Amino acid sequence: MDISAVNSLSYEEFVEIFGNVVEKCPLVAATVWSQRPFSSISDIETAITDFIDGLPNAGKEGILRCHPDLAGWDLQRGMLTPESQAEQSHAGLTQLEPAEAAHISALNTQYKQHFGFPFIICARMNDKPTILLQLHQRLSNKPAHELVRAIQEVKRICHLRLHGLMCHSGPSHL
Ligand SMILES: NC(=O)NC1=NC(=O)NC1=O
Repeated sequence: MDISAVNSLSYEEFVEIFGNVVEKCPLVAATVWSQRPFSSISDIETAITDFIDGLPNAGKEGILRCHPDLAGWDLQRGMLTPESQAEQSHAGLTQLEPAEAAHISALNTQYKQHFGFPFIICARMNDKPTILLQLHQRLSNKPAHELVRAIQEVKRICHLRLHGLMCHSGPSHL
């Protein structure tokens, strides 16, 4: 799908295609549609990251809370979005030993109780060992710093999802 095709999308089509580049936050795509025409995929990405950066901390925390846990409830019950399923599978989180699953679940719970949002990391840029190490290490971050850190990961996930959409043929109707 080339950028001129993107610029001719209705907002319904744009949200249908780009609505999950930030997990379960179609508002982001619905908002940045107004900024078309885009000059490139990175122009879209900049519009998205500017929107996120412009949110108050409560809004940033809201974005984080829309993310499923890694190897959590949604994964166990097959409720993950296709994007999240693929990302978590890529990091080896869909084939955890029971003890590993229990360990990550306990850390996720501890993290959420401490920060009030879920632990987020770009699964495609990590694997099981690095994810666990990051989860351990980031638990001791100050809340303000961890909010910045988590949003950084959301942007990395968004970057890969955007490029995945633009580099592959994209939906058949475009
Ligand atoms: N809590 C999370 O980190 N979730 C996720 N990371 C990804 O890369 N995809 C997700 O859904």
